[in-house]
Amino acid sequence: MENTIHIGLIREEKHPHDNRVAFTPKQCQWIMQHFPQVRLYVQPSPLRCYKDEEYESAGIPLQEDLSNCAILLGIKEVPVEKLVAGKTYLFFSHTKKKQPHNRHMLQTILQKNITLIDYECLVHPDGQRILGFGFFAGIVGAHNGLMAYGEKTKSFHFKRVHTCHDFQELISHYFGIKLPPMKIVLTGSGRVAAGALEVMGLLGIKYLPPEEFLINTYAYPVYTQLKAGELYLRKNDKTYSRADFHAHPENYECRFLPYVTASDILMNGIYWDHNIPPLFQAADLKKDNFRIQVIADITDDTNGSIPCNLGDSTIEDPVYGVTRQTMERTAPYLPDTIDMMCVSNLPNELPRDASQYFGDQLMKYVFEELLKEHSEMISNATIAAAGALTGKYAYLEDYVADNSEI
Ligand SMILES: NC(=O)c1ccc[n+]([C@@H]2O[C@H](COP(=O)([O-])OP(=O)(O)OC[C@H]3O[C@@H](n4cnc5c(N)ncnc54)[C@H](O)[C@@H]3O)[C@@H](O)[C@H]2O)c1
Repeated sequence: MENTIHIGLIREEKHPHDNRVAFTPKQCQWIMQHFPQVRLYVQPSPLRCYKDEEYESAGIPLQEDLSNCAILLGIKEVPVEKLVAGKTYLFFSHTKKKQPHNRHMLQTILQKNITLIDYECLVHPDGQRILGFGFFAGIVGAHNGLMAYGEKTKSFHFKRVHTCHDFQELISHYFGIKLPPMKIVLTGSGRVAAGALEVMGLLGIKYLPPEEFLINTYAYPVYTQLKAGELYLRKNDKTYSRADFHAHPENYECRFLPYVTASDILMNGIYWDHNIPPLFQAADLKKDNFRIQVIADITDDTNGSIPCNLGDSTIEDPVYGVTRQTMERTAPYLPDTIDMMCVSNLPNELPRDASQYFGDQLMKYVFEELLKEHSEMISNATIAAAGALTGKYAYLEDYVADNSEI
């Protein structure tokens, strides 16, 4: 067919290898049925969470050479030597904040006349991001936080999420687990928080409003959730306005401190930027009444919203200790450590579900736009086209002009 649009799912090549994919075999099948003008192809990969055979049995051709495809879909950054000239790529490029390690990739994209559409820049008309993996980061992060608390207190044992085939298997692991009394404070209200709340629900952990949580003790596990409006108040008049907070967070103070003496576990899922005050100060850790023993920092910025986040941990070794007196990174679960779960790629522990969720959003909100001759949504997320930065991303000019060594 002359107007056939050929789309390829590329193999993830960045190290360490990502196991996620933009569309599952079933989603590929659905697309080919509903969009007869579209043909999908999959580059074989031994590491993808959906196996090559699963695509093959769904009738999606495996093809090493994707040169017949105009559009290529990935997840993470593409190594420069793998970028194919003249193609349209969609992936998370991590270039819009001028990230130094991806400058050379963007320069190569421009040299090779590649069109780069960044998933992170695809937004609904009200500015909300369409695509993200936050929900599954919230699930895995909450699980790992509880797991660490179980190890620290030797009161229960959770298996690792990545040893489960999928989320369904994780849910069955939760049946019959009895948790001891504990108090969990959860921050944020976005996708990460929604994932963490899901785990609270699955484990039957009871919600309490912040004011009750603060003053009472309970004989069973409980949690509370602090959204930005409960966490931050404007210094001068003690009010909160979402738009004003987003524009001028430096005018706000953080109200988290009472929770450090009332909680056993902190699960952090707020949005954070450098001018947003941290939840507490490093000096607070030394105080005798600092009760929190485990922090699942799902937001995960080194020395960001959590001052004892001393850097990322890994899926293989997800928890480290920080000595409360000296703020040194140590082994976890020692008597004087606060134990930190700071994994930056949490959704990789549940890649099948995370990929399916991502593909669902991509199918629902983006795919038809991508097939259009012109789409405002796609234009707004297009960083580079025809060898140049697009108007909205012209501010990256000095970044791509910089040829200094990193
Ligand atoms: N560790 C991991 O594997 C992992 C994975 C995904 C996301 N994250 C991180 O978790 C955090 C939360 O992610 P999410 O997916 O829940 O985000 P989200 O986009 O779903 O929600 C973010 C929340 O922050 C608010 N917000 C947006 N812009 C803001 C601004 N400028 N100032 C203040 N608040 C703002 C939004 O209104 C929303 O309530 C992010 O920092 C993200 O990078 C970590």
